[in-house]
Amino acid sequence: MLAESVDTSQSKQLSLPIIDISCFVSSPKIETWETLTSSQRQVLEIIHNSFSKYGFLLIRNKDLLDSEFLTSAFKCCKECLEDLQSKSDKATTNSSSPVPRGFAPLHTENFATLIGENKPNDWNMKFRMGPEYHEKTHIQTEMQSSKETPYYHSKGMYPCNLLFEFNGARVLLYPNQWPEDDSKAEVKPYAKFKEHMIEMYGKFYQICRYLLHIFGLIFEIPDNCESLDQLSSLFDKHTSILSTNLYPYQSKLGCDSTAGKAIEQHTDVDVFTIIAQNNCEGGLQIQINNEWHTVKNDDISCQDYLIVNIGDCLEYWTNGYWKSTMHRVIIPQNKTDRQVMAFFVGANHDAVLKPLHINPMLLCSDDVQKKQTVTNHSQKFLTYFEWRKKRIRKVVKISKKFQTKY
Ligand SMILES: O=C(O)CCC(=O)C(=O)O
Ligand SMILES: [Fe+2]
Repeated sequence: MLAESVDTSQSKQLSLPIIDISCFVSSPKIETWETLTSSQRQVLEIIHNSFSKYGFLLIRNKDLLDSEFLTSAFKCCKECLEDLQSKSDKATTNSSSPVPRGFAPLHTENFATLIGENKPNDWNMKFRMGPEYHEKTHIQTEMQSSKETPYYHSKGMYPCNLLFEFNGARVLLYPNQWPEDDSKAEVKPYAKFKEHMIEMYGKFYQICRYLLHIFGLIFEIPDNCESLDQLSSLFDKHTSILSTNLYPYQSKLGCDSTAGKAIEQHTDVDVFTIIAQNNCEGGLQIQINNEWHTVKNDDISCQDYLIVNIGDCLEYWTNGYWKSTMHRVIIPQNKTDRQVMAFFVGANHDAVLKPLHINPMLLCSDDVQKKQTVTNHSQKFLTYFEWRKKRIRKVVKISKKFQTKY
């Protein structure tokens, strides 16, 4: 117990680069590396260096998520999470869901299993949603009614066989599990919560698209690619997950929690993650060279930036150029709960993960060395669904052994 608290307080503070991506957001579509301004190239360099060194960076929240909306969403999410927690003995979660959906009560999940470790359960509660029915894509309804649609059924359009593709859609586009309001009650807090979550999901997807456009400029265009927007097109029917997390402060949790973390050390299983937070109490720590560092920046309030980190999939996809860095979350010690909105970016289930190489203009000597040491993927490239299935299979085995749930 003592070791844990010493360990937490001894963490160093890491000043991650804060970048402003507005020169990409506001400018008209950029077609080639040659047309970039020098400040845009500089932004690309900082992003590449930070992702290859730390796997993390901060982006200024300038016109990305407006603060009024964030404040109202955090308030609404907190009320609903606390309410769901108070009813959690009546289990509002669907345990048979193949991907995280719905409410996960306090101290029921265990992220340490994601990296094969046996640690106490995490001290947070969360609610997660995936793609929701959308008029433009009809993703959910098409899947549920199994209508003949090109996305799920055409032969020849996708590299894998029909059945496998259908499984990918069925798993990664699994329906959301929304809590229901009392039909007789006048106030409908869960309906409001659903509205906030769906709106937030759309806003994060827009940020994700800006970042994909930027990443598309950092990676070399493969010979077989027709356009720079090839990367974005692998996310046009994305399978991302939005999680609203609530981390209650230590004395609220009781002494039981002193041996645990709000979230134990892990890496993210997705392509990349975008995080908005309401405060830095306790908070996020990342592991660099075996030392824990608190992600904080004294020059700017933590509500004015978003954290972006690389997930295991992008590490694999970039042949290890960009790192999926181990991180954990500390329980708030002061009497303030912490909340985050975390958007775990997932590609289209059938996106083919052909290796992404860094544009030679951005390579430094470290990179050249890395290029020689990394092993090449086999020629049969995995789809996002196949990759995820392989990655999750390990976790399922471990969580069964430890009898925990990730
Ligand atoms: O709370 C945070 O800052 C990070 C949460 C996290 O690492 C996760 O949900 O995977
Ligand atoms: Fe994480």
